[in-house]
Amino acid sequence: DDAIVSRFQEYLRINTVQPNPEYYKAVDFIISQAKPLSLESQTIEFVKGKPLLLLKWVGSDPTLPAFLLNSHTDVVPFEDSKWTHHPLQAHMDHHGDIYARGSQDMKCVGMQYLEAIRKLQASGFKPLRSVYLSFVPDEEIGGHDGAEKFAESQLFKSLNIAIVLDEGLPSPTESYRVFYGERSPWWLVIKAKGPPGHGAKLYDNSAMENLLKSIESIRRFRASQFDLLKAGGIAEGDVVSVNMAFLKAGTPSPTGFVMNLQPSEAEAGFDIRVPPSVDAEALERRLVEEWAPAARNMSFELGQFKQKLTGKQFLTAADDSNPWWGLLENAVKEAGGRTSKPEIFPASTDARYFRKAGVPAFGFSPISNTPSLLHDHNEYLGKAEYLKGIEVYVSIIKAYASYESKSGSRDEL
Ligand SMILES: CSCC[C@H](NC=O)C(=O)O
Ligand SMILES: [Zn+2]
Ligand SMILES: [Zn+2]
Repeated sequence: DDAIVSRFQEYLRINTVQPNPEYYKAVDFIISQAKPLSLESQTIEFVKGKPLLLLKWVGSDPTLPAFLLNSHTDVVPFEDSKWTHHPLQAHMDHHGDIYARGSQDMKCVGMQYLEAIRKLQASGFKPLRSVYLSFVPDEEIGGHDGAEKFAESQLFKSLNIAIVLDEGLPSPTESYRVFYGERSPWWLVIKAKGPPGHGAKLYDNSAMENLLKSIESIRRFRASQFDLLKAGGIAEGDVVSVNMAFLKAGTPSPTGFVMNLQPSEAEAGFDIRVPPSVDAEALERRLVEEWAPAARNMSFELGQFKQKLTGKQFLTAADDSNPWWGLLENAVKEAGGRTSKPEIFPASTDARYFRKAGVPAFGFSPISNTPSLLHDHNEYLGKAEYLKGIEVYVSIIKAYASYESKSGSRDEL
């Protein structure tokens, strides 16, 4: 167990922090881990400097579709002064909790896949279906140069993947969370214009006033969604979230901002997440008519992330119609765990690109009894929870790799 934990710590210590991840170090490390497992390996650079590592454990029946275990190698930045232990040290405290950026999101999962394969090989297990592992770059900045290009590639088609597993979220309770779809990210910037004027003058239609009216309207909508959530009976992934990311206005001067000049432009940015069940057209109308009405001198931009992932095609069936669902549920049970009711992932993961390519995907991180600290200070994972997660993957990989039915090929799902 000590060696297993040390290997995890070693991966955590590689600086793959956005925006300057040391991707080659991460890839070299994973390759060194894959060597003793005799996995086939190839590194693909859809974009130079952003390697994607693809590993294969060859199954004995090449006529059966394979499955893919995906993880991203990058992590989000941190404010190290706010952490109890430095986030790149991977320090393990006396409770056995390992503190590091990526300990939950999601270097744990990437390493657990490999450790599970190591254990399966040691037990003499031979896969029927081929198992692919992808270690992809850039998830945290949208995945465009990583999973998106991979999922759209001819190479990916040629792998004949029937099901993908990707990251989920830690569960504060005993049962693991599983995700069968995601909300779509809409990154919205609204801009207001208006006549400038003396700071002492009261007049209509200033940029600030126009922007504030929109902000008030957006905040009312946010409150209505939040109220639904607070009232209970609806999950986080089934309401629209709206959060202001920035406010930009004012006339700068060497000593701060000019106080007695009403600016002629003002803007605000929002991170909005739209559940697949929500009518995106209606929301867009609300945006055009209430949040950024041209009549109030407003305009808007839906940046690079206005991904319409609404509708059924972006949901993976989590019921009897999908054999991979039952296999997963059962495999977790056999490892002594339990899955809770499948959910919509509140944020975004690379799974959306695989689903878009027509391949079902589940979001799953085998982390129970742990607060979700993704992107937060003091992200940690307990050693025992990490080791238990490996056993969960042993069980899942065994079940998936042994599944004999020809069904489950992507054309049928
Ligand atoms: C929308 S692309 C950015 C992806 C990022 N993924 C995890 O946090 C997220 O903000 O959801
Ligand atoms: Zn992640
Ligand atoms: Zn993340």
